[in-house]
Amino acid sequence: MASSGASFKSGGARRKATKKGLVFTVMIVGASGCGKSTFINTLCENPVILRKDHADAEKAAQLKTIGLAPTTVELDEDGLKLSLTVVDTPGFGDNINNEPAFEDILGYIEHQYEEILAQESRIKRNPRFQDNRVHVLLYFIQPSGHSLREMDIEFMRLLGARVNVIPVIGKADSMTPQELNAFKKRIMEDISHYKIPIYDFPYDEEEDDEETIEENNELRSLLPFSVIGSEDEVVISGRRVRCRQYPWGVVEVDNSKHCDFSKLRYMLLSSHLHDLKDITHDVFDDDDEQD
Ligand SMILES: Nc1nc2c(ncn2[C@@H]2O[C@H](COP(=O)(O)OP(=O)(O)OP(=O)(O)O)[C@@H](O)[C@H]2O)c(=O)[nH]1
Repeated sequence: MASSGASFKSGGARRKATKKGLVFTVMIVGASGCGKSTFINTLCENPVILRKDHADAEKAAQLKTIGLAPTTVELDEDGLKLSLTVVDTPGFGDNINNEPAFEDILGYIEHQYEEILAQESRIKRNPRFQDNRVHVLLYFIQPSGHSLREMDIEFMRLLGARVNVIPVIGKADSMTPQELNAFKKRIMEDISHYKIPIYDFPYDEEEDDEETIEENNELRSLLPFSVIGSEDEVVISGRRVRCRQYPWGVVEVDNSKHCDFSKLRYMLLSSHLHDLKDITHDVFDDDDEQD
């Protein structure tokens, strides 16, 4: 288990799973058309969001994500029952002014903290109340091959102050491995230069065991995660694989030689789920910050 090294408030009850399972919320933010909705369906292993065919402009416009759209799916991750909510958001970049879309996203995140506060100050708690706080925000970066755009820098900085942000490169199959590595390096240089607060797999050298430190260092070295989304499957050597097909071959979603999707999914829904929840509770949902 990872540790953020931050000072935590007590609150063991928050790990209590509901009947439906452990509650976990992921928000997906980023430029329009960079594969957010497809990623959500890939992550959930279900077509929870209607597919958009951007080749058909009229249809694509109709299906474009409008407003914030939370969807909940019940998953079983190696015996762990998970009630996963994924919040899809409209893509940035379609409008000259992206501030209103950004304000909606930040407003949604803050509103969930306010709801918890309101619930905690009630004398009689609502037994059906659900914690809808956003535990992690995946910030999708377009596979441009350049570096971070000014808008990405500004939005990630503001969001990173209120929620765990993990940067992700969408549609990673649009780049060669060399281009992707160079792009990852430039993004991390920007993140460090502009002091963008991200979730970078923190650990405590004194308290965490060697295995945890090694695992966190490995995941940190993958940042930003490269992902490929697809709901299509083909059979390769008797194995069903999720992939994108091209005339020259296939790129496999779950093959870690092709992209970081499987490692990202595992850390989100398994190995680092509790750490992300703890940091949300102990660091971001700090009453003092909201005064
Ligand atoms: N090459 C490639 N194309 C992808 C990938 N993921 C999605 N796409 C395609 O990119 C287009 C846009 O994908 P969406 O998932 O709708 O993108 P979005 O970011 O949700 O779009 P908005 O809702 O408009 O913000 C579709 O035609 C997808 O099939 C990917 O990993 N690689």
